[in-house]
Amino acid sequence: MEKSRPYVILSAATSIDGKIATVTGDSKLSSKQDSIRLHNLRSKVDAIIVGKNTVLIDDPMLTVRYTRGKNPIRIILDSKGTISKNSKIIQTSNKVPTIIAVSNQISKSNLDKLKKFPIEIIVAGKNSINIKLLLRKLSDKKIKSILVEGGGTINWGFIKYDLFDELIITISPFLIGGKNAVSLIEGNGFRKISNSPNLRLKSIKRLKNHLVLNYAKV
Ligand SMILES: NC(=O)C1=CN([C@@H]2O[C@H](COP(=O)(O)OP(=O)(O)OC[C@H]3O[C@@H](n4cnc5c(N)ncnc54)[C@H](O)[C@@H]3O)[C@@H](O)[C@H]2O)C=CC1
Ligand SMILES: Nc1nc(O)c(N)c(N[C@@H]2O[C@H](COP(=O)(O)O)[C@@H](O)[C@H]2O)n1
Repeated sequence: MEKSRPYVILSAATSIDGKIATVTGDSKLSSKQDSIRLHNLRSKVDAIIVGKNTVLIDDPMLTVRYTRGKNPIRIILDSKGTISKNSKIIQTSNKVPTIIAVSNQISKSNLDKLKKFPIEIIVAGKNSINIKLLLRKLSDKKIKSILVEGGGTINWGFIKYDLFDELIITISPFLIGGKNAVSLIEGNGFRKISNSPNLRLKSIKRLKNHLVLNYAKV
């Protein structure tokens, strides 16, 4: 692991066929038991990262609710700063520490809108967000561990540049299908299996009909 970045865990629930959401964006794949496991993990990391589309579609809280523990800092990758002020993330930014990571593409009016809320804005990148640069800036802020909770586009951003250490995937007992449904990893993907990071299976946990697979980078 590079010292200049935090420890990064990629986390998601997939269907048996590797989708994280249906074509309509329905993504409730985890069981209650698996959600408790996830919230326990959330309570142990310094921050959670999700992408702009995930906020738009899920309107998540990204807090610890199914167990006791501290809320991690919430970080949204949103190059142009288009997050809705009505989203739960913005509406609860006075209670839960929140960072919006933007790029130089953000307009002055979007920046001014964001500045009205008690959130921190980090600029990292010219067009899209430069994830490596962002991780360096987060490391400077003493953020040592991050849980990346999707979606598929963000996951590819981390995997493409080899910016992760662990992968925790819950395989849920559903079949979704459809070429336009969201996959665990979106983007262009690797052209050859040999380009894939090498992963070691650390553990398997069975939660009734769900399987939690924990892989570490070799
Ligand atoms: N089952 C599960 O565990 C999860 C499911 N989901 C589902 O995934 C879907 C959303 O996934 P996606 O559409 O793939 O969107 P996403 O949530 O990965 O967001 C992608 C967007 O983030 C922005 N972005 C900024 N900088 C970026 C960078 N460096 N790299 C990549 N993106 C960057 C871009 O606007 C990009 O379009 C939703 O339907 C959500 O429900 C999301 C998280 C977990
Ligand atoms: N682990 C996991 N299992 C699922 O079935 C999911 N749909 C997700 N989604 C991620 O969790 C966020 C929702 O968080 P809150 O319950 O609102 O705190 C969602 O936006 C995805 O990032 N994860």
